[in-house]
Amino acid sequence: MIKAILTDIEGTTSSLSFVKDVLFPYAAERLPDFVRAHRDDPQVAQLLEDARAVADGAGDEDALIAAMLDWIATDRKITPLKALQGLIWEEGYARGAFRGHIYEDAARRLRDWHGAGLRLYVYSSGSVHAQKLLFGHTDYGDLTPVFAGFFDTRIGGKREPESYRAIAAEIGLPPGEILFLSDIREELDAAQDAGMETIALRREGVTGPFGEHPVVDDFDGVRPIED
Ligand SMILES: CSCCC(=O)C(=O)COP(=O)(O)O
Ligand SMILES: [Mg+2]
Repeated sequence: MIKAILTDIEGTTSSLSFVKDVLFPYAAERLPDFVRAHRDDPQVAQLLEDARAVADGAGDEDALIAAMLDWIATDRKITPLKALQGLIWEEGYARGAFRGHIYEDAARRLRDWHGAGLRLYVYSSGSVHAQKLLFGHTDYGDLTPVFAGFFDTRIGGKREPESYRAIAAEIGLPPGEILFLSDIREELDAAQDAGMETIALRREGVTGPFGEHPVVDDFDGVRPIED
């Protein structure tokens, strides 16, 4: 019996286009100025140090910025970059430059499942801070209260079964009682290897392949409980 749902964001609760055409360009445009303005803030300084450790050969700040812009352009899920992006997006949400996109069916069903007693969790490559900002600023209001917890790549990569085992341990449920939703086959495979139930989302612009995972077009097709 499913007791918890773990959901991806991009391509699952929210559109690919919002992330690729709104969030990523906003972060790329502001990253150089943000780094120069905040390089001495302890949190930002630590993230830059962590990013530098990944960006082999980025000798000075300009080279590090260039490396991070390349990571954004190529959608690299580098943990310190994702944390920096979250800090930059915070300014965007506060200025009203954009709102967090979530499909209507996802907002409605998440609220229904929460009301029915299912425990809901997010697992995204976007930082936990970025996740809370997105779900806190949607056209359907603040959705953060429906979630019991948020996970990002600090717990491990999304294509590694060990990450899903660690999430199940943190949630405190056997993996078989957790349903994972995603648009990416490799993530679904990893969750399944860890023992979770899986369903693939085939949203606009998502083509698969999805292997043997059940496939639905939206959250109305997800039936974790009789309703
Ligand atoms: C938390 S919103 C930004 C999403 C993001 O940065 C990203 O890389 C999307 O990754 P996901 O794991 O949600 O597909
Ligand atoms: Mg996704």
